Amino acid sequence: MIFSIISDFKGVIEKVLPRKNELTRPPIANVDQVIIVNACLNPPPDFWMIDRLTILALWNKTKPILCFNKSDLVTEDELNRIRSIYEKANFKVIFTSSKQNIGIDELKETLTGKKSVFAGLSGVGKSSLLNSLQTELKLQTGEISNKLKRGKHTTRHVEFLPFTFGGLVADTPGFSSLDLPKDIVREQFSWLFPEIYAYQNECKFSTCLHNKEPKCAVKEAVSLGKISENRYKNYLAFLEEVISNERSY
Ligand SMILES: Nc1nc2c(ncn2[C@@H]2O[C@H](COP(=O)(O)OP(=O)(O)OP(=O)(O)O)[C@@H](O)[C@H]2O)c(=O)[nH]1
Ligand SMILES: [Zn+2]
Repeated sequence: MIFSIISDFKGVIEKVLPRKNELTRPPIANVDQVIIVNACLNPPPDFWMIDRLTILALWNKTKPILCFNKSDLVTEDELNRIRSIYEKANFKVIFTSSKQNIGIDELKETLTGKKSVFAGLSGVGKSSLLNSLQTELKLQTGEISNKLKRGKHTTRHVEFLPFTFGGLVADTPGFSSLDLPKDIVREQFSWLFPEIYAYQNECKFSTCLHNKEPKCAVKEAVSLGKISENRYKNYLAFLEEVISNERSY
């Protein structure tokens, strides 16, 4: 399993659109999990991007973990709303506030013994989170501040920060592209949405794509609130893309 990673996710999206000079970084192997770091607010979560990232993580046989930082900025109701979207998919959801030191222990526990990559838009608080974990860095004091301060522009290679709790975290995260892999076919696609795939056997047709087919258990689950409507909407949009990629082969 290989991830091409680059340092600034915002930069990635801008670079990918023209599809000419894609900026890639040296690949890293054997990643256990991708920590998709978002902010609850400032910036608000980009659910489209999150769903793309969960797909890419699963496709790369890696576990997606959702971290929503800046939890101090929103109400309990908003936290519950966010949690319910992804718990239905069985993804682990961690709420953190690097400002108020909330959820840092849970994050630490999740990183323990694993090789992780932090992925997320600029400004969600990735550096702040790494700083909150900083006391656990297994480095000489001088080295710590240099590593955490080092600008993205000077980072030319992928580096994993070794924490004393026995976890490695890549400090220059991101996927090289948010494109769906070209070799996904429509019949396999629902596998990348675990909460949709769970209903596959209950649909009338075994080949159901959960789109326009009758007696579709997925559509029923959406109407009953068992699958998030927004996740289903993204599933349909991405499915269109998968189908059009098939045609361009
Ligand atoms: N309210 C609040 N603000 C936070 C929190 N964490 C980070 N911030 C603020 O959010 C801004 C961005 O934080 P960074 O840690 O630089 O975010 P980043 O994801 O590393 O951003 P890049 O370095 O651009 O990739 C800063 O102004 C932080 O002070 C938090 O938990 N709560
Ligand atoms: Zn169906």
